[in-house]
Amino acid sequence: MIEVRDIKKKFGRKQVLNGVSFTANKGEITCLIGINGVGKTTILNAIMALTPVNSGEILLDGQKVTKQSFEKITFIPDAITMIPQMTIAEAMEFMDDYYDSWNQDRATELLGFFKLKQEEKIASLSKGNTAKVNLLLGLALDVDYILMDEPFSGIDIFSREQIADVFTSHLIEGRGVIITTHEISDIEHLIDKVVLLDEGIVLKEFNSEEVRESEGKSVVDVMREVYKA
Ligand SMILES: Nc1ncnc2c1ncn2[C@@H]1O[C@H](COP(=O)(O)OP(=O)(O)OP(=O)(O)O)[C@@H](O)[C@H]1O
Repeated sequence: MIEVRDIKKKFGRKQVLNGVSFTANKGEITCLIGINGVGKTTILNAIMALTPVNSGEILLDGQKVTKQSFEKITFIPDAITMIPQMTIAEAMEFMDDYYDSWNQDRATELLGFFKLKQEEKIASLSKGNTAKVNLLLGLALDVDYILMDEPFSGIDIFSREQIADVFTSHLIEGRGVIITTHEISDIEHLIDKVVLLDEGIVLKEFNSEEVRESEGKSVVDVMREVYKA
């Protein structure tokens, strides 16, 4: 389990996070929702120990996160970090050399799943295929937790559907996933838990299935209530 406990973060004089707490379980997809600039990426960076927080703590399976936590957790950013002149195959080789947890069989499966060609250069990929390569490089790591920053941002409906299919496949099964988005409609049915953020705090944390069953509400219904209140 990832436990985010009362984290606060200032950039200069701007208080971006003002006591954020939530949990994300293994085997579940947790979605952080909030408008641009609310601090979603800052939270993911804090979980990865890439951004130090001013106060509060983050636990990964009961242990404080450190830079060494990458053995258990990976962060898939919203932009590709590989050198543009590399081919997909070279990017995969790089990951294999760098990470002990690289799983070549899963990488090969993902190539087929996304219908990507290994010999294609990163620089020549469409936006949708860039997002898929980014996901492939992260998902091929054998880690328990995966953080994804805006995996659906700015890509066409077919690529979005293909990426959404990954969420229901065995490629994700059993792992804990945290994703950020401000566009919920495509993925509402895939999400287990929702964390609604605004002005540096969590406005509401809920299980989407429970809310659907007990109150007959969709995630969007709850968002309307909470954000308009
Ligand atoms: N390194 C930094 N230095 C100064 N300010 C920063 C830094 N990183 C983020 N911020 C500010 O913190 C706030 C939150 O940024 P963050 O990227 O976490 O938001 P976000 O919710 O992920 O936004 P988006 O949906 O646009 O990706 C923004 O006002 C941003 O300008």
